Amino acid sequence: MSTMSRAPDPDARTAIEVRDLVVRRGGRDVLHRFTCRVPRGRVTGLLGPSGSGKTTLMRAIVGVQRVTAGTVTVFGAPAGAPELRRRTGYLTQAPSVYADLTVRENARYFATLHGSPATEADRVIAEVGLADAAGQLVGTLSGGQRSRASLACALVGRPELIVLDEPTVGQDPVLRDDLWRRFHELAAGGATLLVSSHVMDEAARCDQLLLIREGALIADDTPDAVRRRAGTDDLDEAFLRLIRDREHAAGAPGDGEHAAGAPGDRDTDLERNPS
Ligand SMILES: Nc1ncnc2c1ncn2[C@@H]1O[C@H](COP(=O)(O)OP(=O)(O)OP(=O)(O)O)[C@@H](O)[C@H]1O
Repeated sequence: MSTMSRAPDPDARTAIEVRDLVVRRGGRDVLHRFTCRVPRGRVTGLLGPSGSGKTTLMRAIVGVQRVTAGTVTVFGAPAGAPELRRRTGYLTQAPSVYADLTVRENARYFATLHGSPATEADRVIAEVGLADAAGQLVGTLSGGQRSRASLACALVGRPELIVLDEPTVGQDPVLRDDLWRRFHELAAGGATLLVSSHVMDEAARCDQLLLIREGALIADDTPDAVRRRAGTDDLDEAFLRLIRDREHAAGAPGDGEHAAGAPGDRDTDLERNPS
């Protein structure tokens, strides 16, 4: 069979495919027929206001969220399939490490579960900049350090898919910068990263952006393309303009007082400075 004119395989470039995903939580739809693709080997940012559905989407991708309808496919397999477990690292928003163990003991525990040697624990601890605190009980760490201890555990075993729910919350600017640089190094090494944030400053650091609001996708593009489409260099403003455009196009009522995205709207007033 000739291979000369074979079209590029889209699956080879796609790590995650979400189609028409509906998730109901607390008796209401949180994701509304949500469809998106996450490219392989890139850092994709999942940006949106608090409560917009970022964590819910991440939970669906790692296979811990009950879904009402639609499909989530990761590396060609249904989300949550046993073969994906070792290939996926997931940092939850609340640190998921044991307070009564040291950083090293926590990382070794995860390494053991993963079937990795103890040296893997030291590698990931160094990777998140916690080598000096490796012997410290997690319960005595600062919030930002605890979050990094949790991140270290998510990186055990060099997962191909790394899903990080607000990994930079509570980190100082220098550490945030280090972490973002590290995320890009991981992507350059072939890993796929999906990183959530509600801080638009961080959007500019992503290769690709998924902008989400009230469980719907507002944009799926590069930061530059989002800026161009919205006609502004400010990504925060771009997000607000895209929301307004979308609602005008849909003929949303209350163009004035209920116009989503109006500056100062509690739901859309994205934080610029976390912590
Ligand atoms: N366990 C739950 N039971 C019922 N409703 C829930 C539950 N968890 C989340 N929700 C609701 O689902 C919606 C989406 O929540 P989700 O945590 O996915 O948002 P988010 O974008 O990650 O927010 P944040 O940035 O604040 O973490 C919210 O309206 C939230 O109240």
